[in-house]
Amino acid sequence: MGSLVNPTLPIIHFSDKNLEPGSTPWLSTGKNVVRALEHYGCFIAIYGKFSPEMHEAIFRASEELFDLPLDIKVQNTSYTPSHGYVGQEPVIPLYEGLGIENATTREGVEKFTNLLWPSGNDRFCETALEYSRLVAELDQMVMRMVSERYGIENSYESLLGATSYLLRIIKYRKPEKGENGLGIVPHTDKSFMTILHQCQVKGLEIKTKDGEWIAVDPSPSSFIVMAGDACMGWTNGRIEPPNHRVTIMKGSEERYSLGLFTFIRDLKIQVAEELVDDHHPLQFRPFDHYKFIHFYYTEEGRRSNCPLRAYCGV
Ligand SMILES: O=C(O)CCC(=O)C(=O)O
Ligand SMILES: [Fe+2]
Repeated sequence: MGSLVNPTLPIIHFSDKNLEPGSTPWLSTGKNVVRALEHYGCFIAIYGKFSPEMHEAIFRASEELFDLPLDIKVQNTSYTPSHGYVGQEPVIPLYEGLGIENATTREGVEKFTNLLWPSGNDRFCETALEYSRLVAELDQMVMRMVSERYGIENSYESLLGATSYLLRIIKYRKPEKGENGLGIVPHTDKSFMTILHQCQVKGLEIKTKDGEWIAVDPSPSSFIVMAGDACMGWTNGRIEPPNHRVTIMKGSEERYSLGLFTFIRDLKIQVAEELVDDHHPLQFRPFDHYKFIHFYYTEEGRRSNCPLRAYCGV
């Protein structure tokens, strides 16, 4: 049997020329974005606005963060499950992550910084804020394109006003002798959208609808834009969140990655009515995003094949 070329995810460029809303490149980029999201639930974005210096700075900041003592890091708590410090979990022993809530606001990042560095750390604070804002811009461009293609701009405008951003900074230590390299178990994100960025060390794998796992190579200007469960609830199932996992190769270095996750606060997410017709019957009742997350962390939510359908499926 002849070997096939390694499958890859669609790669979409976001450079200056296609960032102008309404321009021809904007429109064709939007078409590719929706096609990729409907087919894979994700794509690779090459983001021209993101400089190699920013890439370096955010990973240096990440190293500094994880070098703090454990008793400091565990103070990063949250009312929402898995939004604060997660580490030393028996199922995923390599994984350690911290979460900055409201990461695109100075208030949010300062609160996090002052908790971990009571005497301050301006460089960390500025870097995390700048990173979150830059990546949030990419998220908003993508979602604007999606809403234009579907003709649901108004629905998106109201969600945008209720969007909050969580920046998770993640580290996977090297597997020790006898340990397998499982960094994070296969899952779909509970977010609305997620944008991931990897540093040097590969490990992220995404499952296609055909059941094939695709490895995503890191690069300083590339991001993985990925739908979360809540996006499926908004698009009436047109965009489905992809399963993904992290596998750390034996002998590889420690792996750092970042995820900017969007969540919708204080506003029920409902299927845009333009996406419901005879061929596309309504699939989800309006739902509160944070209540859905709490449901996911119950026995029933954990056991379910599709927690969103279990929670608010029609
Ligand atoms: O580390 C990565 O590349 C992926 C992390 C991830 O999937 C998550 O935090 O939900
Ligand atoms: Fe994930």
